Amino acid sequence: MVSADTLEPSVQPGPPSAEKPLLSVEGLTRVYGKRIGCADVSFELFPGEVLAVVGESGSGKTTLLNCISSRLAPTCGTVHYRMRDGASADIYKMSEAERRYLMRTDWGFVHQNPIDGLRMTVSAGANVGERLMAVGNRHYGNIRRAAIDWLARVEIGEDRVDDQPRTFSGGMRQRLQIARNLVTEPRLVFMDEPTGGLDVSVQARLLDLLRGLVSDLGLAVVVVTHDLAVARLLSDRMIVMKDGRVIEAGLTDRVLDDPRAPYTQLLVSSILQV
Ligand SMILES: Nc1ncnc2c1ncn2[C@@H]1O[C@H](COP(=O)(O)OP(=O)(O)OP(=O)(O)O)[C@@H](O)[C@H]1O
Repeated sequence: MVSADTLEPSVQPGPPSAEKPLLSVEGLTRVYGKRIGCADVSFELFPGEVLAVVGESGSGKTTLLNCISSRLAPTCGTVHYRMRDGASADIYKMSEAERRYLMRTDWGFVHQNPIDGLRMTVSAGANVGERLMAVGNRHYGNIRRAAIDWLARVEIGEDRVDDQPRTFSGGMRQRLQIARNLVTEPRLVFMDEPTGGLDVSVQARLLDLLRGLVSDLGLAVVVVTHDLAVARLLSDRMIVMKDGRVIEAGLTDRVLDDPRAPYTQLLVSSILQV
C-alpha cells in the first residue's frame, strides 16, 4: 500500500483540466504462480502526459507495461482506454480484432531492442510505410513521401530509405522504430527502456529527439526505465515500483528532488553518487 504522504492528492487526479483520462488503471495485479509480477497498481494517464515507471530490476515494470498495453492479461484489475469517440473501453473486454486495430493505429510500442519492433528484412521505408497501409493508406507515392518525411524527422537520410534496418547502427534502428510507431500519429505510446542498450552519447541524442517529438505531437507516453535521468528528461509524473507495488508516485521533479519513501531516497541517492 502507498502511504498518504508519498502520494500527493494534487497529482493523483492528473493535470488540473476538464480533460478525462486517456488511460485508467485500477487495482491491476498480475501473478506468475506464487510470484508477484505487479500488485494492486492504480493510476490515470491524461492526454499529452508522460508517465515514467521506475524501479530496480524485477520490480514489476515490464509486467505492468505489458498488462496495460494489452499484451499480458492481468490476474485482476482493469485497464480502461478512452477511444477517439470519447467512450471509455475496458481493453480486456474488447475483441482481439478491436485490440489489434488499437495497437496499429492509436497506440505505439517502442521496444528496448529495435529488432522486436522492426521488420529487419524489409526496407526502412517499408517499415514506416506499412504502418500507414495498415490504417488504410493506399497511394504508393504518398506513403513513400510520408516515410521519407518521417525518416528525416528521426535524422535518417533519404538515401537510406531503401536500405534494410539490419544495415543500420543500434541508434538508427531505434530511431527507425520510433518513426514506425509515430507515423500513424498515435495518441498513446508505450516505451520499454527506449534508450537501453545504446552508448551513452547515442542515448543522449535519442532522448533529446524523443523529448522533441513527444512534445511536438502532444503524445501521452508510459515509459518504463530503470534510468532516473531518462525519467527526469522525459516525464511529467512518475511512479516508483518495488516488489511489484507502487511505493511512491508524484510529479517527476518532486519525486526526484524530494523523495519521500525510503526506497526512493535510496534509489535517488545511489544514482547521484555515481
Ligand atoms: N514469465 C514469467 N514467469 C515467472 N515470473 C516472472 C515472469 N516474468 C516476470 N516474472 C517475475 O515477476 C517479477 C517482476 O518482473 P518484471 O520483469 O516485470 O520486472 P522489471 O522491473 O521489468 O525487471 P527488469 O528491469 O529486469 O526487466 C519478477 O520477480 C520476475 O521474476
